[in-house]
Amino acid sequence: MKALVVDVDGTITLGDRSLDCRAVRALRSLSVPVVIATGNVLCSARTISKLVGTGGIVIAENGGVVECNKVEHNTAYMKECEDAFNFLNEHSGFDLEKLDPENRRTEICLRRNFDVEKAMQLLREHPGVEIVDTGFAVHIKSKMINKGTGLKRIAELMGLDAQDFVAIGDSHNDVEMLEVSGFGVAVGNAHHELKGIADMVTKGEHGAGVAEAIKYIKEKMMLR
Ligand SMILES: O=C(O)COP(=O)(O)O
Ligand SMILES: [Mg+2]
Repeated sequence: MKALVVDVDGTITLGDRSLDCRAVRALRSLSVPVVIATGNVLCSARTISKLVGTGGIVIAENGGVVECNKVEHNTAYMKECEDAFNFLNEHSGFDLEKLDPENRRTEICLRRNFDVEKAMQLLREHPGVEIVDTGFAVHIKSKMINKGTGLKRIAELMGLDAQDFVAIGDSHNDVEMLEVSGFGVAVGNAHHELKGIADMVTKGEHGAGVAEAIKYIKEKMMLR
């Protein structure tokens, strides 16, 4: 393994989204590149990377935006997401609230205040998009874009392969990232779907899980 990619909400944060300093200490102990990968917008991902001290390479908007020296936005499917949102807004009776709409360019993010299962049913006529509930927000996103596609692009920009990465996450929106990585870790509080596809499930939750995984990986000489 030559690098590590790590999710934010629920992985390096506690359940209330406050930063878990156990994760910060563990990530800073690595001498390989660390990439932040999140469903949050680019400016949030940049700030998190700066404060955690991971050097600024980020995957934002669930893979819709990547930054490694230069920024790339994949806006090709945004209209499809907007059409799905408008359909849901007109036919669901939900009081939908967009999160960060002014800073989000490749997908739509909604407050978790509605019946996601019912929304998924209503959007079955929109086959190109999916609804992803991360436990912190609900994303209407293209099936063509995810943290896995984002990791493949970031790896290319870094002169690496996605298989060179250890990936650590907690939720549905981390599945593809763990699948394309060389070693996928689900923290102890992760959704069972992610635990089911992970190479390692930590006992520790949140930052304790990140620290446990990094300790294990170092012991196995998988990362320096
Ligand atoms: O944006 C979200 O819904 C959750 O963010 P995350 O991908 O950093 O966990
Ligand atoms: Mg998460």
